[in-house]
Amino acid sequence: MAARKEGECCEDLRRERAKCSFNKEELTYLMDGGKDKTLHRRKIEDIFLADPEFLDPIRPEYMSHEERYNNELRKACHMIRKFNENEDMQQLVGEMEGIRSLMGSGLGVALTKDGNPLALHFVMFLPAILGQGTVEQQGYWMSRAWTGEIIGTYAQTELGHGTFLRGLETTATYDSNTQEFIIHSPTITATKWWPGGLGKTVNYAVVMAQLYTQGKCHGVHPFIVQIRDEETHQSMPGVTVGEIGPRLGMNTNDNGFLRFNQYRIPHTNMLMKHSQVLKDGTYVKPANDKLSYGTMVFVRVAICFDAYRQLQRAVTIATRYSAVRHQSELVPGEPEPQILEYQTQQYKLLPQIATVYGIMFAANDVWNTYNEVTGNISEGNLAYLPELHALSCGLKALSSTDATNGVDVCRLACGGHGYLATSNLPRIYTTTTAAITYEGENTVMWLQVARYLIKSYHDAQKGHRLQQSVSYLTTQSASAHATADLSNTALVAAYKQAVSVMVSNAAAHLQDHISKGAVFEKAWNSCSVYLVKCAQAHARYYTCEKFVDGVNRAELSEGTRTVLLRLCRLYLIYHITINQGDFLRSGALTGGDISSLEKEMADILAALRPDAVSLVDSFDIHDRVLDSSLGSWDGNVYQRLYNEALKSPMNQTDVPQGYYKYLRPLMKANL
Ligand SMILES: CCCCCCCCCCCCCC(=O)SCCNC(=O)CCNC(=O)[C@H](O)C(C)(C)COP(=O)(O)OP(=O)(O)OC[C@H]1O[C@@H](n2cnc3c(N)ncnc32)[C@H](O)[C@@H]1OP(=O)(O)O
Ligand SMILES: Cc1cc2nc3c(=O)[nH]c(=O)nc-3n(C[C@H](O)[C@H](O)[C@H](O)COP(=O)(O)OP(=O)(O)OC[C@H]3O[C@@H](n4cnc5c(N)ncnc54)[C@H](O)[C@@H]3O)c2cc1C
Repeated sequence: MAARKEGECCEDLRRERAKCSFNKEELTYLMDGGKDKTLHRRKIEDIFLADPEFLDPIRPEYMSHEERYNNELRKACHMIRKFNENEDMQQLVGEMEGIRSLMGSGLGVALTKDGNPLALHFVMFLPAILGQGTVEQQGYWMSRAWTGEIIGTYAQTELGHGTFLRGLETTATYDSNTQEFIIHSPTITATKWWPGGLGKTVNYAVVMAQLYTQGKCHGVHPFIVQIRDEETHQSMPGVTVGEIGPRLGMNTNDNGFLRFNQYRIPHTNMLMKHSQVLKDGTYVKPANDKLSYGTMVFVRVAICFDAYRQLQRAVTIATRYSAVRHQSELVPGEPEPQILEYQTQQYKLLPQIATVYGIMFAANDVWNTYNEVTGNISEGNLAYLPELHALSCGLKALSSTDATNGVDVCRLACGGHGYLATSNLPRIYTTTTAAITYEGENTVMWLQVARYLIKSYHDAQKGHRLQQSVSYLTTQSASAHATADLSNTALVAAYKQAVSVMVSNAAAHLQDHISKGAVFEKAWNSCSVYLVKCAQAHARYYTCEKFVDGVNRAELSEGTRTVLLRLCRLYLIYHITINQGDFLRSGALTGGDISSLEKEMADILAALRPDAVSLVDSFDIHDRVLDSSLGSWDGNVYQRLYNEALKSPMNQTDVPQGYYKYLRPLMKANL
């Protein structure tokens, strides 16, 4: 793949690449999950990117709102047709990685740039049917949905409620006479609001609604609801549906609104894997009433992968640019250095590269846990569901926050050019930051993690055995760190001690409020800023531990292991230094330890500096996926910036219409 691997590049990047101290392919294989998967991914990319149908006639930024939507829809539908073309292609892209890449921040962002109108179909509609439907329901709906015969979304959020699911107002009332559910939006705030693809694309939706049967409400349940006619695509009688208007980003996802007026659907359309309504209206409870939230758990895990892939793109752009950009004087009179020579620039970028690996190792671990726990659930064992919920909330929040902040650091690291649309950093940012809000707003996610930590802490106090990810809460000790051991193992232990002390402090604060007469919920609210900090520290500890384990387990040659260990070490130290108060206050580390770590961090930045460009090269991101005038493989930054500017429709004429209409009358007013 010439554009990515062998093409010509500028002298700066050639020199950078010549310095590489490790085997880039090994890291690429590690990230993809093995050599076979790398080859498989490259093959998919080659096929899709060679197809001229996926090219844009002009930059989407120059199109109208509707033109942009139509353009992305054209490509999204072509993608599905291509996918259905033959069995080889289905095998090629049919696996989880393939779908993730096509719909998310892998190949997908090269094909559909500002949100794929079909994304929710693959990311939530199909998983909801698989996770919430009976075997018969899966058989019927999946066969229609997989080929795109019907297209769906996941309609949960309402104008009035997104976070607080128990507050949803849409009702599904069972009528045993006709064996139908009546779906209804009783108030304006019950209007479904936000679902991706809902505006104009989908004809079906999994609608989350309060189930009423035999006069009783049984809480939120999933229903498959037809929104539009399968022939004409007109909205069904009793359904009002539309698009919600321009957004910060992801503007071609046609996020929509939806209202129901006593709209009837067949009894068979309630997804009944976990709970059922019998034909006579009898309600059969699920083993756990949070099982209907299962689709969100799946997507939260998927978001972690998406988050680090967005950060990978941003840091690839910023690092290559930093090797090409020369600015200021490091030593008076000497030539302007590459901006990557500045330690402050290294401090911006190298921790982002480390973060990519940190999130990747943690996300792989949570994905394995997800598969294990869902396997257990299907055999009736729900014991690990709370741990999975806490891990998926914590990692979703940590990965989306870190990736968003990291992308913005990368944008700022590119100076003024990073602010240009053609750098692609603004779009990467607006896409990445959406994940902080969707699929559970991050503060709310942190508080779910905190709830699990406090419960686990109390369980530990009662002598109960804790689940693995929080087992360190049983071994809490506030004694000062005594030895000078600052090995990775010792730093992970320091993280555990710091979080452990924080959680115990939080429990004490809560108790204090309760002792003074506050009810638990009010006490919780009074401590919630600190509780969020506990949850963040826990998720960081977890990521650090998975990073260390991941590097130790990876089969790598000496040079590659050395560079990955440096990144791991940088990750551990970086987060300790920026949260040093937690380590000092808990006695997990001393001031002297922090000073040693700060010095070591400076050395690590210098040691990693020569490998910086090769490290981002090993992410193996095709130029079309980067889509950036600053980050291309060849480093031909200035020519690309200039060429892109020339393509502006405003540059197709010398004097704009606006001059004659507005400017000239003003400028000549006094003549
Ligand atoms: C392929 C990838 C590519 C990506 C591309 C992107 C494309 C775009 C994609 C865009 C896609 C965007 C698409 C979208 O945005 S779809 C919409 C997403 N919406 C949300 O995520 C809503 C967030 N809110 C909630 O999840 C709930 O309301 C929360 C959790 C906040 C509270 O809930 P609730 O008020 O009901 O509960 P409670 O607080 O009384 O707590 C009660 C107990 O329940 C336990 N509990 C709670 N939840 C779970 C759970 N899940 N499994 C197991 N247990 C759970 C909890 O631990 C507690 O346990 P205990 O402590 O009592 O023992
Ligand atoms: C790009 C995008 C795509 C989306 N796609 C979909 C989709 O496909 N389907 C779908 O159903 N939904 C979708 N959503 C909706 C999304 O899931 C919700 O916006 C999200 O869950 C947050 O809910 P909210 O908007 O009600 O925020 P709110 O809950 O109103 O949050 C507002 C503020 O209140 C705070 N807050 C709320 N509750 C608490 C609490 N208990 N404790 C402390 N602070 C609290 C939050 O932290 C936040 O700061 C999408 C949203 C976006 C932005």
